[in-house]
Amino acid sequence: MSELLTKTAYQQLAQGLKLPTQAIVNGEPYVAACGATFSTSNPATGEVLAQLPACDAQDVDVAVAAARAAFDDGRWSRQHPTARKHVLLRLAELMEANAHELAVMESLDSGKTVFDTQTVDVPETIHCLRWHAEAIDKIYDQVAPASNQHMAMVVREPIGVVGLVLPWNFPLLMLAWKIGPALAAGCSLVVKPAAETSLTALRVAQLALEAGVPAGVLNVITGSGSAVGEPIGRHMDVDAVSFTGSTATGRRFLKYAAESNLKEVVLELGGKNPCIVMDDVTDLDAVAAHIVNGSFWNMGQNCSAISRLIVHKDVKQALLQKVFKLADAWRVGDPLDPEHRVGPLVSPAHFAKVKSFLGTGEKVLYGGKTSDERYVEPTILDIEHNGVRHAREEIFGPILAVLTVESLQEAVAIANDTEYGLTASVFTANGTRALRAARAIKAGTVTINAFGEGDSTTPFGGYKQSGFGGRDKSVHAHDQYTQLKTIWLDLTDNEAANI
Ligand SMILES: NC(=O)C1=CN([C@@H]2O[C@H](COP(=O)(O)OP(=O)(O)OC[C@H]3O[C@@H](n4cnc5c(N)ncnc54)[C@H](OP(=O)(O)O)[C@@H]3O)[C@@H](O)[C@H]2O)C=CC1
Ligand SMILES: CCCCCC/C=C/C(=O)O
Repeated sequence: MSELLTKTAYQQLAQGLKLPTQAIVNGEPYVAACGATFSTSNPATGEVLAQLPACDAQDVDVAVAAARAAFDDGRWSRQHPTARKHVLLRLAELMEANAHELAVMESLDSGKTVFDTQTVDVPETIHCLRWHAEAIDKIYDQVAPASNQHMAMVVREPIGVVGLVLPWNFPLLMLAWKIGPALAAGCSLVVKPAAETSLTALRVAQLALEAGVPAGVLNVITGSGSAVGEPIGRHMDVDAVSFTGSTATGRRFLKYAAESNLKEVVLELGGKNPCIVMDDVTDLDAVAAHIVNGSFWNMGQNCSAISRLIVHKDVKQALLQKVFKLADAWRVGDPLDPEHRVGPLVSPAHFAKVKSFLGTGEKVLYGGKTSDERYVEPTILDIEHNGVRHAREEIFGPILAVLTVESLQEAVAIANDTEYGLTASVFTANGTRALRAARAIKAGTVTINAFGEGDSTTPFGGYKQSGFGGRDKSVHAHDQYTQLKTIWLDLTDNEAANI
């Protein structure tokens, strides 16, 4: 499936797509009770793609009630884990059968290049669902140490009704990071995709019903953060919320929980991720390839993007020359052209935010131009010190800030001089220095001689203001959708005293 098609083939697929126009509640197409709609448009052209229900608090009530009924009657929550596994594997199969359609829909709705959606987003989404499906009937509960007169069991139970509030930068993949473990665990869900990018979540919900996920278990309601996200966060019958997005909005979910039912809150938030390159690196070509990919992939709209290159002065010029050369190959333009690696930013508002970091007096080493009020070309800026805005704020665009250092100690200090702590990378030929730096950097993921987020087996989440309450991915992701129950048995029995 990850073999790319031609631009013409993608354009034809785009023209023939049947786009969802309704939310899904209790297994049925659903329109907002108030009847309102909003439009979702193509970031590459501005063309309106579809009208979607502009749901609000009363629709959240309906969706939560459906999820609660489904959870309580056990139609999913009490199925054998192996039965849930088979349904989720069927969902993955259906997604695979519809992979080109999903890749094009994701590209049209978000501006992501079809190169990315087809080679990364869609296959990684399918893989993620399969991984959690396969894990769920291999996770054991525990028997705690106890006296001969007692037995102490520690069992996991699905947490209940879960609200999932999603971002626009990886609509399918963030959906999978959350519904994979949540459905595997047996929870019932109310999903709110970002208003800008709701189409693929709706399509996945349709496929989930076809795969056999019972009605009411996977509800997807569309609308804005204030109209749908906040009522989910404040709902008295939602047991947990898992959120990915900005630190500012994440903070609000803690407030919502505190002011409602103290629901569990898991937050996966922003980053200002450092990439340290020391003077002993031997393969500058490989380092440069990681930097270009880490900084510009998905137009830098990635919470784990490399956004601060902290490079040793003795290797800076040679490395940057290689980075520039590789970045030259990242063609900017129509995201449905598989030759293009950089598409438009997700929305005019986001374009304006990213553009505000350009033309501010910083020395432009590479790029720096914008076009059509939609596209920002890969850009590299020389930054004097870590105090400037470009080094402190999450830009979420294809703009890399370069800081120059003279030692690893200085590099680690700068890496840690941020309110964020999501990911970091360290490039050095010295294994001991690499591991010492990895230990010293306060971030949830540190990669050595590579850019990345690990894989399905590794937890993802942030230190400091990059995260709260849990992790996505890996078996640890199941923790946020389950709770532990102790079952204590008193085995004292006079008749059986001698056994
Ligand atoms: N960590 C990450 O992966 C992401 C980080 N960001 C960062 O955040 C910045 C702003 O992007 P933005 O899209 O506004 O991010 P938000 O964090 O505001 O949006 C993420 C999700 O939260 C929803 N939301 C927004 N406001 C509220 C609210 N008051 N209560 C409940 N839910 C809410 C949004 O809904 P809706 O959009 O439909 O209104 C969306 O579904 C970006 O420039 C980037 O720096 C953004 C996205 C992902
Ligand atoms: C193939 C792995 C993609 C990981 C993307 C991680 C981004 C998370 C985010 O921006 O929230």
